[in-house]
Amino acid sequence: MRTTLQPGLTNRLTKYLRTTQQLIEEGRDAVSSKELGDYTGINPVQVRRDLNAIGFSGTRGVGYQAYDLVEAVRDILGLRQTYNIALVGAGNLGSAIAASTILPKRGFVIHDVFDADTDKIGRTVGNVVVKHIDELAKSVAEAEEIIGIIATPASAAQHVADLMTEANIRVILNYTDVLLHVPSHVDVHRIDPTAQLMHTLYYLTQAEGQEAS
Ligand SMILES: NC(=O)c1ccc[n+]([C@@H]2O[C@H](COP(=O)([O-])OP(=O)(O)OC[C@H]3O[C@@H](n4cnc5c(N)ncnc54)[C@H](O)[C@@H]3O)[C@@H](O)[C@H]2O)c1
Repeated sequence: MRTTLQPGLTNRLTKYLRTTQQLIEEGRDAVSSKELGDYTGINPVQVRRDLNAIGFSGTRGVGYQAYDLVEAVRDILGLRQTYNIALVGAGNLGSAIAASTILPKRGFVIHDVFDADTDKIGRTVGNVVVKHIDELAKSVAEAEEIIGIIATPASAAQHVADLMTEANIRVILNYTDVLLHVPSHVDVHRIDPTAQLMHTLYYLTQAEGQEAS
C-alpha cells in the first residue's frame, strides 16, 4: 500500500520534481540540495531531510543524480509517466495550452480538445483535431483521461464541469473565474493569476511598511 504523505511534503516534492526536470532539460545530470533550495525557496537542510525521508540520498560533492531523483519522486507521488488530458474550449487560451511544448515534456499530453462551436470542430489546435463537446464522455473513457482543463467562457464552465464529472474526470484545472460545484472526489484547481498577484503584493506592502517604520 502507498504511504500517505503529509500535504507539505507532497507540495515540496512536487517543487523538487519540477525544478529537477527543468535542470535535466538544460542538460544537467546532477543537482545539489543548495540548488534545489535556491530555485524552490526551501531551506537546503529541509530539502535534504525531505529526500532522506523518501529514502533518496546524494553523493557528497556531486549532489543527487537528476534522473534517479525524478524517478524516485514520481514513484513516491504515484505519478504515471504520461497523463492524457481533456481540454474544453478551443479559443485563444485553449489553443495556446494545446500548442504548449512544455506540457508533453512533463508527461501531460493534451489528447483531446472539445468545443461547442461547429466552426471550430475539425480544426487543429496544437496537434489535436477539435471534437464536439458531445463526444467528451466517449473520448475521455477511451483515452483514460482523469484530468480536464476548462478554457470556456465563464457562462459554460459549470456545465462543462458537470460533463467532466460524469465522465469520471478526477482533477479539473479551471481557467474561468467561476467557483465550480463538484462532488468531493473531484479536485478543482482554479488558475487565477490575480490570486498570485494579491499574495505577492501583500508581502510587498508588508516589506514597505517595515521599511517605513
Ligand atoms: N486564468 C487565466 O490565466 C486566464 C487567462 C486568459 C483567459 N482566461 C479565461 O479563460 C476562458 C477562455 O478565454 P479565451 O480568451 O480563450 O476565450 P475564447 O472566447 O477565445 O474561447 C472560448 C472557447 O470556448 C468555447 N465554448 C463556449 N461554450 C462552450 C461549451 N459549452 N462547451 C465547449 N466549448 C465552449 C467557445 O466556442 C470558444 O472556442 C475565459 O473564461 C477567460 O476569462 C483565464
